[in-house]
Amino acid sequence: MQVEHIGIAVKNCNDANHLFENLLGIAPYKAEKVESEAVNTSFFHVGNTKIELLEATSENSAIAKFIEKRGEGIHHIAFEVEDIYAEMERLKSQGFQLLNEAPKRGADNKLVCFVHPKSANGVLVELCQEIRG
Ligand SMILES: CC[C@@H](C(=O)O)C(=O)SCCNC(=O)CCNC(=O)[C@H](O)C(C)(C)COP(=O)(O)OP(=O)(O)OC[C@H]1O[C@@H](n2cnc3c(N)ncnc32)[C@H](O)[C@@H]1OP(=O)(O)O
Ligand SMILES: [Co+2]
Repeated sequence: MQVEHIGIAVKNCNDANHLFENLLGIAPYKAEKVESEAVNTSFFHVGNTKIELLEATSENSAIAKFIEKRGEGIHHIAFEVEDIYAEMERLKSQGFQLLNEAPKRGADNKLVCFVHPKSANGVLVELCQEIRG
């Protein structure tokens, strides 16, 4: 398994883009709005993984709630999986609490599913599988 991306909750994606451009010395390779999650995202390649910056587009967004409670910072870790359906079944059978009944469409051409932080040592885990074809 490999870390596909690390999600970072930010108040303002433009400001955070500038900061991360200066920090990493590279520009983001894409920006994408994901309506279903009420977020604007931007992505940076770092080695063989990515940083995903997430800005809320609505006060009901998980990102808005997170920032209100905890401030900006690391929001989730995403693991790349080959077969998200099989991995969801495996995790369910191990007692992890999944936040989706079925995978949903995420950013950057991925199917995604989340594991509740309360069942993963306080870490929100995202599974993601590339949409092929
Ligand atoms: C762009 C698309 C996609 C991609 O392709 O990469 C994304 O990354 S989308 C990212 C945004 N979407 C999500 O996070 C969806 C999954 N998250 C959720 O369903 C919810 O955020 C949640 C995890 C179920 C929490 O929601 P809720 O219970 O309504 O919020 P609370 O504020 O009441 O939190 C309860 C409890 O959980 C703690 N918490 C919340 N978020 C996190 C987190 N990211 N990491 C660790 N812990 C988290 C929160 O602090 C509360 O704890 P207590 O206060 O101790 O009860
Ligand atoms: Co993510």
